[in-house]
This record gives sequence, structure tokens and C-alpha cells, in this order.
Amino acid sequence: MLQKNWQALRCTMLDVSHLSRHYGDSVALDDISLHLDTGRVLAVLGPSGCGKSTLLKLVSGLEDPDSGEIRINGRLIAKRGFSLPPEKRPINMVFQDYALWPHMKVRNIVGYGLTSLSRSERKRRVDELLSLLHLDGYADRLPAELSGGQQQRVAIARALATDPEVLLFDEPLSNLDVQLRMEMRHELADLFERLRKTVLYVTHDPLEACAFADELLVLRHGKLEQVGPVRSLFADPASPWVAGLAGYDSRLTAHLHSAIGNGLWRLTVGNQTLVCRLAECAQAVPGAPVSLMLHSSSIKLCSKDEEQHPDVNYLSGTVRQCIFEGHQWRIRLDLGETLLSLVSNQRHERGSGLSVSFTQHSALAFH
Ligand SMILES: Nc1ncnc2c1ncn2[C@@H]1O[C@H](COP(=O)(O)OP(=O)(O)OP(=O)(O)O)[C@@H](O)[C@H]1O
Repeated sequence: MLQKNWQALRCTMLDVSHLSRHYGDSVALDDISLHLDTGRVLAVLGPSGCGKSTLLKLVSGLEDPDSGEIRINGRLIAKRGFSLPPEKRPINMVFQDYALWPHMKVRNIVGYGLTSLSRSERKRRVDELLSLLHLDGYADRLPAELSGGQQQRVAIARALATDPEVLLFDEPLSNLDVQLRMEMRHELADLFERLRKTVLYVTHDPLEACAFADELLVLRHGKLEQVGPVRSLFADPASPWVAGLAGYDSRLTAHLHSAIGNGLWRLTVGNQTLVCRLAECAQAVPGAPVSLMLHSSSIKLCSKDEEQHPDVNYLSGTVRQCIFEGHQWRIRLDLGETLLSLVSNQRHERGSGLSVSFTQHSALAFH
């Protein structure tokens, strides 16, 4: 019931329309639009140089747009020729390198923006935030006396202190080691769920993005590649490139054979036949080459004489390579004209034959 009321109250908090930014001849951001409802978390995902930080800089006011508009809660904060100064925007940002003042104690860093509060109110608010971020007992330390993870928590507490309408995170976990990054993913997921803040979160790690984001926006070369709910992006990537980002780790060369309805097509991979979903049906013609994207987690090893199910695909090939990945073996299976990547809990000899199966809906063909 509570959840339902919350959904009903939602309205657009951050509205970005047709935003562009160039640096000389290079296009950092090209015609980007996004709408983020109050209390939602949007992760901006993409490889290095795709324009993620530029988007945050434009929203925070560190840079000005060449064209387009940014509104927060309906209020215009930036367009070409007009830019509200960063300190006047109801936004706080958490940076990759923490950006803590080295000479200040944690208590003063977190309470820095709380100038309108009395001394005792300020102390109460700071203590509350330190407790929220599991930093009780660290108030009188300097940043140099904290671990990387603790420093990042201080930066998050400082960003939350003034209760901004929008929080921006610029790859906040990328300086932490793998173990700590995993822990912080859980902590942030918990924090976002409890606080219901509107968050724009930049990362290049899809797993980090889907740990707590409601929606994903994928950028490539400054352009919008795909935007939508996290699940749909993983289930229905808009291009082979997004599929690759979403973990589809095999890209098979296949050919369309014939449509069989409901978006399904019969395809050939070498001399083997299978049935898969076709991502863009508009100009699909029999015989056309397609890229068939598959996720190794959806591929199962099977025996050749196993009972076959009608909605499952079966392929056979020869082991080209088998390398150890710590908990499992990664196999590259030669299917004649193309290679399939899959995992197994045991080693398979190079040159040995293997059969695999996967459901018709787990593979996606693009042309
Ligand atoms: N001040 C600048 N002057 C010139 N070019 C810039 C400037 N800032 C960014 N760029 C260029 O704009 C493009 C986008 O940069 P941006 O920093 O937004 O990418 P990013 O996705 O955040 O990358 P990373 O993940 O490596 O931080 C890049 O090609 C970059 O070289």
C-alpha cells in the first residue's frame, strides 16, 4: 500500500532535454534527453570517453551546455546563455576521488554546508549522518586517518547533509578494491532504498549499475544508445554493442532462414538450424547475415542423445580452447564458421566434441 502511494506521488524531478556539449571539434554529448522521477535512481553507463562525466558536469553547473535545457523540479537551471551557479542548484555531487578537505576533521567536512543550523542542531544532524553511513566514532579524524571506503562514506554523508533534491555520483566506487566495491554496492543499494533520493549515478560497470538503479541510460560516443528500466535493457538490448555491455559474451555469425511468427526466426549457424528472436524485424530477409548474441549463463552442456524439447535449441561443436577462471572453465566452442563462449565446471580437452542447449528466447539476433 505504502509503495502504491509512493508511486502515485511521483513526478519528474530532473528533466534534461536535447542537451549537447562540444569541445572544439569533438562532440562530448550529443542531443541527450532524460526524465528522472522523484526518488528514482538512474545509472548512466558507458565506456571511457562516452560523455558520462560531461553530463554530470552540465547538470551540476561545472560546465555550460551548447544547446538544450536542464530543469529541476520544473525550474530552469541551465540552457545556452543561462546557467544557475553550482552553489545555487539543489544538487550535491559525490566524486570519484572523494574530494575531501585534508585539513578538516570528518565532523566539519560533513557539517560544512549546514550554516543555517544552530550549533546543537548541526551536531545532531552530523551525528545522524555519520551513524547512517556507519561512521560512528570517526567524527574527529582527518581524511588521511581513514580508509578509502570510509573516505567515500564521508563524501556521501557531506552530499546528503543539506538534503539536496538531486544527488550526483561520479564513479564513486572505482578507486576501491574489488572486495570493498562489492560491500559498498550493498550499502548504496540499502541507502538509496531508505532515503528515496533522486540520484544520477555514473559508472562504467553494468553490475554496479543494476545493483541499485531503477533505470539505465547507455551512452556511446556522446550519443544515447538506449534508455529504459534495468531489466528491459538486459533482456532487450537495442544493439549488439549494448548486448555486449549487458554481458552477452558470444556473438555468432548466423543467417536468417524463415520467419515462424511472434518475432521468432529459423536461423542457420554453419549447417545447424535453430530458432531465435530477431531484435529488429523491419528489413529482415531470408538469407541475410545476422549476429546472434548469447549469454554464457543461458547455455547448458548436454549430451547428444538427450531428449530434445521443441522450444530449445541444440548445437554441437569442437572445443577450440578451455581456460580456467578460478571457479569454472571457459570454453570456446568451434561451430564451424563461428565460436561460442560458454562455461563448465569441468575441464574439456581441446578437440573434443560438445553439445549445448539454450532456450529460443535466450538468444537475440541482430541484423
Ligand atoms: N575539458 C575538455 N576539453 C576537451 N575535451 C574534453 C574535455 N572534457 C571532456 N572532453 C572530451 O569529451 C569526451 C567525453 O568525456 P567525458 O569525460 O565526459 O567521458 P567519460 O565517459 O566520463 O569518460 P571516463 O569514464 O574516462 O571518465 C571525451 O572524448 C573527452 O576527451
